[in-house]
Amino acid sequence: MLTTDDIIKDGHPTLRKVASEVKLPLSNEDKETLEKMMEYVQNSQDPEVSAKYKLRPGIGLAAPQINISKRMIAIHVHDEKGTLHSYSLVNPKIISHSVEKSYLTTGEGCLSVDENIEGFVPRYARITVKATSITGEELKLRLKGLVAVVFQHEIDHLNGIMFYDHINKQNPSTPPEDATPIE
Ligand SMILES: O=CN(O)C[C@@H](CC1CCCC1)C(=O)N1NCCC[C@H]1C(=O)Nc1ccccn1
Ligand code: NI
Repeated sequence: MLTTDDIIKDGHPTLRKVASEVKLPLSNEDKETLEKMMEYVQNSQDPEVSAKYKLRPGIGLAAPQINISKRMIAIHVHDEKGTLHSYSLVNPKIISHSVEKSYLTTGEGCLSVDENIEGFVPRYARITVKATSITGEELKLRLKGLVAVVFQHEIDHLNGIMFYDHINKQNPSTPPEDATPIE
């Protein structure tokens, strides 16, 4: 199983690379990697397992964070209504998005960044994502709220972008104009 030690930290060049498209159909190796990523995210949210293996909790993980520069992400998160959104995806792509922005009122963190970085991270409020699932089916997802933020954070990792790249340097803690806060 993956542990927090397998997650590379800011400064590692892989986090700044544009990750490669994954060949379809998925090789066993790529399938295995994506299953381990989802296992990490789920384990990290389990009180016993995360305590036992000292796992830093995460609601998403991108392959570059385990030093694999491939376009694969795992997301496992309950939204504001308590609905579970669990996805193991390859080659995700934002094909459209709202003009309207949103942001987490808590700011964002990252399993690849040890220190807390203050500031709001402007995101698109609504996005449409096309991706292939681990079982090979083409998906088209219309997302908003926290889940949309997680997808944008993970897809950024595939393009070598870190959350703090989006923080307004002049006024990091001024809420982004005309943006919807997500508590
Ligand atoms: O690329 C993937 N990562 O770096 C793991 C990140 C991804 C999230 C950061 C903001 C949006 C996606 C992650 O999950 N975290 N970041 C560091 C420690 C805490 C944890 C977190 O933010 N948890 C959370 C947030 C809101 C509601 C519930 N839980
Ligand atoms: Ni991250």
